[in-house]
Amino acid sequence: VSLLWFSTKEKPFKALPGNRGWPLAGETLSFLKPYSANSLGVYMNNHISRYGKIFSSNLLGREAIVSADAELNRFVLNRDGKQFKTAWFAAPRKIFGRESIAFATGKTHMKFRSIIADFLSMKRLQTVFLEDADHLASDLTKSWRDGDVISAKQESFKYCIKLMAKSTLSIKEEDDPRMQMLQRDYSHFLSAIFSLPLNIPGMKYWNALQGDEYNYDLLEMLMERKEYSNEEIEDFMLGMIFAGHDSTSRAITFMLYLLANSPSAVITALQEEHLKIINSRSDKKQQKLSWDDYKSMKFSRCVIKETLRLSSVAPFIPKVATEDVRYKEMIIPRGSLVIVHMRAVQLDPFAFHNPMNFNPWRWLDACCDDEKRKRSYMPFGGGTRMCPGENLAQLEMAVLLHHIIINYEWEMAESAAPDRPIYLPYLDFPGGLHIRIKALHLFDRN
Ligand code: HEM
Repeated sequence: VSLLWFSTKEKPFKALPGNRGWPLAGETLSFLKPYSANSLGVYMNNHISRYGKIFSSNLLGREAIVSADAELNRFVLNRDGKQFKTAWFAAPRKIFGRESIAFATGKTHMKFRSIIADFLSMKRLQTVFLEDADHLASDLTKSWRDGDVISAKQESFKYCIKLMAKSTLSIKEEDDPRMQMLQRDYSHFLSAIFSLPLNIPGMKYWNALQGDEYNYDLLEMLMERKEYSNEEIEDFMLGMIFAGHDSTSRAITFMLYLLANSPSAVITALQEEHLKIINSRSDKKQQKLSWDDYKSMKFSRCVIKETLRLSSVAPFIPKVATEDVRYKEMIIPRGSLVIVHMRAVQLDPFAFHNPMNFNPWRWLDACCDDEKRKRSYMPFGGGTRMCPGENLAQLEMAVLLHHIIINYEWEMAESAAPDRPIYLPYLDFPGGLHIRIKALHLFDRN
């Protein structure tokens, strides 16, 4: 009886409302069409209003389900590695290498995750990462002058890539040739790393372990385990450096954009919070941020959360069903694509009142929507592949925000072409997002 019940209740997803688009191309072009960051894009808006939050399509030559539904999204992400796997649109194997964590599955994936967990441990966040981020953010903001027009995209990139270069390879100096290669081109960069005789005791890498108990880099952590081939180490490092700087620098750029366009009350609340940190120091010359300082940045954390909600650096994750999967009354056939659309969920008006409004206070008010909000907020994905850099990314954002907010005001600089964020479909700032900064003198540095 129950078999009969299931077979009559189950619907193949082809029965889902939706549109198959053109033969072969399906709806791929309209799905990938660039759109402005202050919207969800024509494709998603039209389809959700016509078909609801879960609809069928044909994307990249495959039968597809597009999900703007928090529950289905979590269902799929939680089953990555069991019933689903990531579907890559481009050919990132050529870019990241075939041993990258992005393609690792099963035990290999778990081993990589355990290295990353050590690398990004709370202890290291509280010590080396905080100290390095603080130092880099201070240097970066000190290099700006009153009235300068700077590219927020470039400056954020510099800050994040330097932090990754230092923590993964102990590259400290700007003029280190590897640093320049890293900024220019990943493939050259790789050959540069591995042309160095890294295994020889006494070399820079091995020496870097001296001193602080937590002050070692990722390459050392990998090499110490002595179980990885050069190719595995190469690809893993490349993947980490990429994952570790790219999304965070985009999120920071978007935060600066949102703050440049936000009501003055947001800036005032931030300034108050960060000046309090400075004024609470008994020694005003002591300028280093402590972990307690970071923990006290309550409103800044709301700004960061709201930035990540609105920015959706990773707007969606494409997954493929590796077997027939039953979800409620539906069967998702093996080989079909599921677009886990996190951005659509984060902009869902049923979960977030006035979803396009930048409103950091929404994260302060405990209200009836709490549970819905929690379920709908997933900028770092979920399940077995959930971003392991979540805490580091937020730390980096808060530390840079601290240094900027106490020293500068900024506004969008006028430019010939519109300089606005767009989704390509990943978040980008084609014009570089130019801002004009004005130096502030909010506190006495002596
Ligand atoms: C605002 C910044 C960031 C955002 C929005 C972000 C977002 C994400 C998302 C959504 C995923 C999941 C992909 C999937 O399910 O297939 C992911 C994976 C990953 N992220 Fe992040 N990330 C950020 C920063 C970082 C940082 C700072 C690091 C490392 C230092 C990092 C390292 C990784 C790695 C290694 C993975 C792959 C995990 C795996 O496959 O098991 N990310 N990230």
